[in-house]
Amino acid sequence: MNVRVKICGITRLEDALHAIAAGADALGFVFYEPSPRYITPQGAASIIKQLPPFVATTALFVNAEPALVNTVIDECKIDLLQFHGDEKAAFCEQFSRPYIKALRMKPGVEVDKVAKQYATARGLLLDAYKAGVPGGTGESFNWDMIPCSMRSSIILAGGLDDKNIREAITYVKPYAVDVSGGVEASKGIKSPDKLQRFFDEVACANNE
Ligand SMILES: O=C(O)c1ccccc1N[C@@H]1O[C@H](COP(=O)(O)O)[C@@H](O)[C@H]1O
Repeated sequence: MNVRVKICGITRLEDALHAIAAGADALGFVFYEPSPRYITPQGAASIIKQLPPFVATTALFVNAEPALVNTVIDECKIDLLQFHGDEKAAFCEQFSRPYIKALRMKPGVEVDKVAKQYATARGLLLDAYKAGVPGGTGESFNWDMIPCSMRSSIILAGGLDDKNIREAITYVKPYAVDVSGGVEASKGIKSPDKLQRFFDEVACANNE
């Protein structure tokens, strides 16, 4: 098993380089102003220009205007879009980049039904639900809510850290995992030690 890992909420080049050195397959940049991990398109573009090859870049939006999404695509040459709000499939599909759709796991949510609504998405990311907060809560959800038939194709997120990532991967066996708060020293600043511990645990899970 070789689960992919995305490190989200990058605000500094040094954090991006630490994440890549530790083993990140993808980096995420948050273009949602209320987030403590918010970065401007210019800030993200400056980091992305200095990255080594073969690392995917993802732009995260929450109910953004199309103009902002297009600005980020143009300025940052981003690889993938991540929609973390109430965007419908028709909205997500209108851009010149593939997208993943985040689904917050409220009790009663029908993951398979939502997956059909977003059939054009490259992937479905499952995150914890917390009223009034669109994501990046640092909270996890009950993984038993994920239908067994979908586990190998989803991106698992929500409150992952070096303490629970091994169990998360061995239990859910997701396609990929996405983490933000669990590898931070403080909001918006990644911790090299936490990143290393996180990837060490991922490696253990991959070898089980
Ligand atoms: O990171 C944020 O600040 C954020 C803001 C708004 C929507 C999503 C956000 N982050 C995403 O949330 C999940 C879980 O994050 P965490 O690991 O629990 O902190 C992850 O996909 C982030 O990309």
